Amino acid sequence: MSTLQGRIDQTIANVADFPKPGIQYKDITPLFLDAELSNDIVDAFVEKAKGKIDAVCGIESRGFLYGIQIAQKLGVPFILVRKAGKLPPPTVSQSYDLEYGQATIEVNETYIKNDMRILVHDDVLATGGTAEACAKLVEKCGGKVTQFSFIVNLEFLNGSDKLTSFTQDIVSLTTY
Ligand SMILES: O=P(O)(O)OC[C@H]1O[C@H](OP(=O)(O)OP(=O)(O)O)[C@H](O)[C@@H]1O
Ligand SMILES: Nc1ncnc2[nH]cnc12
Repeated sequence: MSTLQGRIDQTIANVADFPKPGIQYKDITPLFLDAELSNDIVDAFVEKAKGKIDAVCGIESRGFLYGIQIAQKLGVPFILVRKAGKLPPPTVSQSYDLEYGQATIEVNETYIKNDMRILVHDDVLATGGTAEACAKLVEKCGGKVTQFSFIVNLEFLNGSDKLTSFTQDIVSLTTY
């Protein structure tokens, strides 16, 4: 029986030069074709976060997919962190650089309570700009990030360097 990491690695597809030349794009969408593997992935994240968090912030869009399942299994709120202009007020915003562009994310500022322990969850950690921006949003709202979790860490981009000042607890199920 192969490990969870082995099963994930066999399932994720690498797409060269998408969405721009030079990018090795990790397509995680085949994971969702496999219900048993997806359940095992959610369980692995839940095991890592159990007892450590009061809410999950999932980052649009791929951070929503397992993020809400993690929150529901742990019995804690799921908070949507969305691209600019999608959420009604009152929101707080944070801009950041991506591996292939620039973006702004927002969250409803009333959802994160003072000292709430937050799991920031997303599918891929690349340069770390997105997760860092989300952590800044959490802090602007008075919360604190106690864990980051990702399916994939593109380790060669050193994204975790941007996150360790928030917490050292950075979970990834596979790395490239
Ligand atoms: O570590 P970073 O360099 O910031 O990159 C990681 C982010 O890039 C991708 O999102 P994308 O903006 O492509 O949006 P999507 O999830 O809506 O496809 C991915 O889902 C992460 O959110
Ligand atoms: N190389 C990559 N593959 C998939 N998602 C990404 N998000 C940022 N960089 C990515």
